[in-house]
Amino acid sequence: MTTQYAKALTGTGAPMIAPSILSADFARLADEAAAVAGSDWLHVDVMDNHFVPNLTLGVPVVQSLIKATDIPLDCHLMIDDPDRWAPPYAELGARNVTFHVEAAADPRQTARAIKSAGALAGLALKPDTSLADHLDLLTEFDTLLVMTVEPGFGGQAFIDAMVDKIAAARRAVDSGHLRLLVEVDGGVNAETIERAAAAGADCFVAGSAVYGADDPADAVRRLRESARRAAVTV
Ligand SMILES: O=C(CO)[C@@H](O)[C@H](O)COP(=O)(O)O
Ligand SMILES: [Fe+2]
Repeated sequence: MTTQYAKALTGTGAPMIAPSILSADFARLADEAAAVAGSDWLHVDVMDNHFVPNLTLGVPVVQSLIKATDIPLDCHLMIDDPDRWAPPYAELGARNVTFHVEAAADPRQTARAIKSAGALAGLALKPDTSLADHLDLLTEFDTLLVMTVEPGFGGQAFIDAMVDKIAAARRAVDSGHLRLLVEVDGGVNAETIERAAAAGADCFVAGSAVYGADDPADAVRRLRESARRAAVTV
C-alpha cells in the first residue's frame, strides 16, 4: 500500500528499506554502508544511555558517515531532550530526523526546527505509547516511526500486537490525506515484514535481518520484494 508520498520520495513507489547500522560493524561503517547499496535510507540509531539503556553514537559519527555514503541517512534519536539535540542532525544533512514523542517537551517546534534545517521530521512512538493520543501532531511530521520492539537494542522479536497500530496509522494517514510515511522499526525480517506491509507500512527498518545475512544487499532486495508482494495482496 505504497502512498503517493512514498512514491515521491523513492521515485519507484516500491516499499522503502532502511538497513540499521546498529547491527553493522562499527569499526567499518563506510564499508558496511557500501554493503547495502540500493537501500533507500541508512538507519542510524542514536542512543544516549538515558532515554534508552544503551549508548551508540552521535553527531561526529553521523558527520563522517554522511561523507562516506550516498545513501540518505535516517537518524532515529533515542535520546533525552530532542528539542535541543535533534536539529543539529538536520543541519549536518541527514535526510530524516526522527525523535521520540515521549522525550520531547515541544514536538511541534522541534519538527519545525528540523524541517527548516532541510530534513524530513519524524515522530517515533514506543510500543506502549498511544497513537490516538498524538494524532493531532501528525500534520507537523513527514514520517511516523512505529516501534515494533522496545527501543534500545537490535535483534529483538517483532511485537505482533503492533500490527494494529501500523494499521491505525495507515488509516489516519489515508483518511486525513496526510503527507506522512509510516515507518516500522524492530524485529523486521523476511516473515514479519509481510504483516507490517499488509497493515500498510511504507518503510521498513531492518538491522539483524540485513547485516546478519551473507549478502546484505541481496537481503535488502528480498525484503523489498516480500513487502511489495504482501502489500499488493491486501
Ligand atoms: O531502533 C532500534 C532499536 O532500538 C532499531 O533500529 C534496531 O536497530 C533494529 O534492529 P533489528 O530489530 O532489525 O535487529
Ligand atoms: Fe531504530
